[in-house]
Amino acid sequence: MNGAYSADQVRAAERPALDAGMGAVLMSRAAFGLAVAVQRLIRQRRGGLYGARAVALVGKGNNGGDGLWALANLARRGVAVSAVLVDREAHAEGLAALRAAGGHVLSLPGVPTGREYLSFQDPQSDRYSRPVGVGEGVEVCCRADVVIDAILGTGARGGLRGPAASLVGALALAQAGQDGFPPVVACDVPSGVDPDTGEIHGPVLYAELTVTFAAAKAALFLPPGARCAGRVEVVPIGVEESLGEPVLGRLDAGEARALLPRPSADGHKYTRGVLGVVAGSEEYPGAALLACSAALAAGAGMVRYYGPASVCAVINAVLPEVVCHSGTAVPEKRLPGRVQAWLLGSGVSGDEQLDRCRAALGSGEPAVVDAGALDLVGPGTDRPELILTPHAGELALLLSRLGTEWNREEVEARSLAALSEAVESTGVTVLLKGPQTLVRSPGGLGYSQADGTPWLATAGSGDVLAGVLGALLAQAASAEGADDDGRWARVAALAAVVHGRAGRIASGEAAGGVGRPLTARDVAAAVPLVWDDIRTGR
Ligand SMILES: NC(=O)C1=CN([C@@H]2O[C@H](COP(=O)(O)OP(=O)(O)OC[C@H]3O[C@@H](n4cnc5c(N)ncnc54)[C@H](O)[C@@H]3O)[C@@H](O)[C@H]2O)[C@@H](O)CC1
Ligand SMILES: [K+]
Repeated sequence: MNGAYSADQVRAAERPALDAGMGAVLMSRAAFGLAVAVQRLIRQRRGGLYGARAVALVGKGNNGGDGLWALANLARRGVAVSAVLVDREAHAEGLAALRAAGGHVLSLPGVPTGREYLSFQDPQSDRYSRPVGVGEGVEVCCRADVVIDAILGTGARGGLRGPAASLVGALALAQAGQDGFPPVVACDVPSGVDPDTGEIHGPVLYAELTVTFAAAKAALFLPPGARCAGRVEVVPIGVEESLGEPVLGRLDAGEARALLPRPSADGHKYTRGVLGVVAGSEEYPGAALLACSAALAAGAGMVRYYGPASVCAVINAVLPEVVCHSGTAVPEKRLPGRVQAWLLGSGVSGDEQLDRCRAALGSGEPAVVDAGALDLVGPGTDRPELILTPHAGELALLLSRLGTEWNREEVEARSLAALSEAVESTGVTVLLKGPQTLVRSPGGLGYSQADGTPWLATAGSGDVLAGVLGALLAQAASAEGADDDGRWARVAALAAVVHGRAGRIASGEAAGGVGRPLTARDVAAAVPLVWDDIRTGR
C-alpha cells in the first residue's frame, strides 16, 4: 500500500544512517532523484537538455541542500543553472558543488552577498553571489524552463517569511496570471505547506511535480496542501525499511483489485449482501433513485428500499429489482425484511424518513450515515461499523453540534484534525468527501484517496458514493473471516476508489481523454465497469 508519513517518522527513519555519518549519501541520493525528474520534465518540454535553464529557490536547510546538489548535477549535463538564495545561510557543500559546476548564485535583498557570508559558509570560494531584487528574481524564474522549489522541507514551521515570502508571493501572482509560467518542481514538499497537516501558510507555488524522498509526506495526501503538490514521485534513499506504519494509507489499483468483492460459485443473493436503503423523500425522490442504482451497480445481492409510497413508485418504475417497503416505522421495532447493512439519510427530509433511519440505526447492522441522518449520531456512539459520509460543511456542523465550533473553511484548511476530532468524539468511522477523500476509523489506519476527477463535483454524486459504499458494506458484512479492526475504513476507502474511477470512466479520462461533463447517473452507470478497469490494471 502507498502510505504517507509524518516529518518525525521520516526523521526517525533517517536517524541511524545520519548517526553512521551517511547524511551526505542520503542527500546525494535525494538530489540525484530530483535532478533525474527535472531532466525528464525538461526533455518532455524541449526534447533535450542542452540550452535549457533551471532555477532553484534555495532555503537555508537540507531542503535547500538538495536543490543545490540537484542544480550541480543538471549543470554537468549542460543545463544553465541558477540558485536564488532566500535566506541568510545556505547548505555549504551544496553551494560549493554548484559553484564548482559553473552555476550562478543570486541572493535576495536582506540576504548577505559579501565576503562575510562566504567566509562563514564557503571559505574556499572567492566568488560573491549577485544581489537581485524580487522583480529580477521573478524575471529569472519566468525565463527558466523549470523552477525548483527547495526553500523548506520537513523542517518547516509555519509559512514562508521575509525575503522568501516576498519572492514566492510575487511568483505566485505571476504563476496565476501567466500561461507560459515554467513548471515548478517541489523538492520533498511545496514550501509554505505544513508537511504534517497539509495546511497552507501564506504564499505558495503550485507544483506540477513533487519529488519526495523515502516516502510521501502526509501533506502530499492532505488537502489543501496536496493541491499544490501536483504529481508525486517518491525517490527511495535507503531508509524505507525503517519507516513503520504510515499515518495515512492509499489503496492502489492492486489492492483495490484484491478487495473488490466477487460472488462465490455457491453464493446467492443473501450471501452477496442485502442493503437496506432509507434515502430520498417526496421532496427529493432523485436521491433515492441514484443511491439504489449505484448500490445495484456496485454488486449488492439485493436492495430493499424504505420510504414514502410515491418514492417507491418512482423507484420501481425505473429499477424493478428493488424491493420497496412503504410502511411507516414503528418505534422500538425493526424495519421489515433482513438486511446486512444500511444506507441512511441521502436526500431524506421530514419526520417519517428520520423515524425509519432511527429504527434502522437501532437494529445494530453496519450503516452508511449520510446527509440528513448525520444528526442522529452523537458523542460516544462507539460503533466503528457506522460510516459517516459528510462533506466539509456537514462535518463543520457535526463538530459544532458535538461541542467545538468549526466552520467549513476551517475544516477545509485542517481536514485531518477535523476528521480525527469527529472520530474520537463519536467512536464511529468517518469518510470526508472532497477532492481527496479522507477516511478514519477509531484506532485504525486512515486513508486518503485521490482517484476521481473534478467533473465528479456535480449534484447527486454524493448519493452515488453513498450507494456504492452501502453495497460494499453489505458485501463486507456478509463476507466471512474479514473481521479485523481496519475493515470499516478499508471498505470506505474502496468505495472512494470505485466512485472516483467510475467518475473517470464517465468523464472519458480513464480512456485518455481530457475530460467532459458528466451526470450522477453517468457515474452510477459506469460503476460496474470499474471491475473490468481494475482487473486489467489500468
Ligand atoms: N535529514 C536527511 O538525512 C535528509 C534530508 N533531506 C532533505 O532535508 C529536508 C529537511 O531538512 P531540514 O531539517 O534542514 O529542514 P528544512 O530544509 O525544511 O528547513 C530548514 C530550516 O529552516 C528553518 N525554518 C523552518 N520554518 C521556517 C520558516 N517558515 N521560514 C524560515 N525558516 C524556517 C528551520 O530552522 C529549519 O530547520 C527534507 O525535506 C529533505 O528535502 C534529504 O536530503 C534526504 C536526507
Ligand atoms: K520544498
